[in-house]
Amino acid sequence: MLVADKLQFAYPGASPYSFSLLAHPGTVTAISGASGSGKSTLLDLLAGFLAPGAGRLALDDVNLLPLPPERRPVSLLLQSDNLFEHLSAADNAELGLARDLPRQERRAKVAEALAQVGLAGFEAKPASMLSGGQKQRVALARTLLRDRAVLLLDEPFSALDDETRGTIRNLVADLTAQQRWHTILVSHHGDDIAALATSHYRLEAGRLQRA
Ligand SMILES: Nc1ncnc2c1ncn2[C@@H]1O[C@H](COP(=O)(O)OP(=O)(O)OP(=O)(O)O)[C@@H](O)[C@H]1O
Repeated sequence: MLVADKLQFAYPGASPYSFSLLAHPGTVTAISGASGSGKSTLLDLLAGFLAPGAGRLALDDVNLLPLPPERRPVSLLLQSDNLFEHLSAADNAELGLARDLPRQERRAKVAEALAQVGLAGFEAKPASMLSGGQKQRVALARTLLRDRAVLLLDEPFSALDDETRGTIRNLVADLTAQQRWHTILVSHHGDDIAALATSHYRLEAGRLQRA
């Protein structure tokens, strides 16, 4: 279980935040809140891009706060701009893998991950030639290869049309359950939250309230 307990943070001269939440493995926890309420700030604290002044952040009782972002068991998927446009789908996905694996093994794992997100045969396609939905699939394949226990999603479906949105949403639900990820979904969209989340917090006045 991922536990944030009274994580404190304040930008200079602004009111402080105090974030507490629980997220269970294999489930999606949604965070909603008005623009400027602090959702990105919360994700930055979880990912380690910001350091809290006080509080606790632990995954299965392991304290995450001393760990720099690259050593946290966390991956991040944004609304868009997740890929290097000049690299192929396979090369983008492969960025999720440890570099010390033999090349052949890396390629096999990448092909398997791309197939799992419905992109078998797309290995050599440059990212610049993929649709928005295909790009999010490649980003999910990379996340799958990275396989960190916590997945942070910041409005990951917003740039997608309705049909693609449903498909990518199902993929996130399936991968979360299959990999036992603790998925945190920041979203303004009630339908995404209703479709995916097993728990839902609203961020208001610097605190997370169960919705
Ligand atoms: N580096 C910073 N320095 C000072 N204030 C900041 C900084 N980054 C964000 N803020 C302020 O902190 C508040 C929360 O910002 P944050 O980006 O976390 O909100 P958000 O809920 O993610 O907003 P949105 O939904 O619009 O993306 C806002 O008032 C913002 O202006």
